[in-house]
Amino acid sequence: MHTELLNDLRNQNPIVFNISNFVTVQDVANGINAIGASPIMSQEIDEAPAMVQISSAVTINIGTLTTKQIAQAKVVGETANQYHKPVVLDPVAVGAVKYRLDAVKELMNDFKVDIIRGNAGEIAALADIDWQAKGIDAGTGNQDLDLIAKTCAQKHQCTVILSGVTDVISDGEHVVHVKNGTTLFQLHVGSGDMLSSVVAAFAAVNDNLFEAAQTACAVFATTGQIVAERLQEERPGTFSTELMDELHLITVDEINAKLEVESK
Ligand SMILES: Nc1ncnc2c1ncn2[C@@H]1O[C@H](COP(=O)(O)OP(=O)(O)O)[C@@H](O)[C@H]1O
Ligand SMILES: Cc1ncsc1CCOP(=O)(O)O
Ligand SMILES: [Mg+2]
Repeated sequence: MHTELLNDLRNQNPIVFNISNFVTVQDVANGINAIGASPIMSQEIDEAPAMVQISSAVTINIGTLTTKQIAQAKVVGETANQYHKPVVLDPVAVGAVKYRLDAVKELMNDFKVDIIRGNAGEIAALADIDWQAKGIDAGTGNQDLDLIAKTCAQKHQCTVILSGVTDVISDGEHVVHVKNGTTLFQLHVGSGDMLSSVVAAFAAVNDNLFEAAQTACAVFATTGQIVAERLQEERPGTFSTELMDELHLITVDEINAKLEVESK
């Protein structure tokens, strides 16, 4: 696990371009700003190529997609491929709404996604594995999470992060587990969106995307865990404020001291 990538991120302060949803856009901007990246958001298709060119990585989050946004995402993805900028996809609720699943599959025909980050319901849908997703949440299912992540990675030829109690990261061959985290993440809408853009920030500073994905999960989940361990009760509001602070303050040594990772 290359947690020292956190220092590279902070030294390089890479620009990360995000197609965000209107629910969590501010959390995403502040979250990646706090950790040490430079966020930029845009909704305009005509400036999409310029946005990609000034950025070191892009995140496409379909949380509040529109027809116009899908057209923008297509230009962003194609330009990112052309300029070799890593593309992270957050396929919000594709397990619950078929329209979204179809839209995402079409986008993935148009350009290559390098990392998909979603919960079990979303990753199962993209792996064509049976699962009962619940809106934006993971929902329930019986299939093995390692198999789901691995199948999705093989199908789409990319790195996959299936986040949850344990984050399961796969490149289609290997599987790594990050066991850190806190249930408080589930009480704050936007935790997953923040993670996806944090993943893009790490992908911006490391060409090995499987490694970048693991490190992003490790840093984000461990930071949340450290914040939660300081709270006496479940306080979602305090958690989200202190998460922002801690994303800025956390050190590699603090992360290493807490980290629980296993290679399967
Ligand atoms: N029950 C849980 N226990 C510990 N950590 C969790 C739990 N659920 C989610 N997380 C963490 O929350 C973050 C967001 O993931 P997740 O909730 O799966 O995304 P989404 O919000 O898209 O459903 C990840 O860092 C993940 O590790
Ligand atoms: C509530 C909601 N509705 C559409 S997008 C969104 C936010 C999803 O955020 P996350 O997946 O990070 O919990
Ligand atoms: Mg989500």
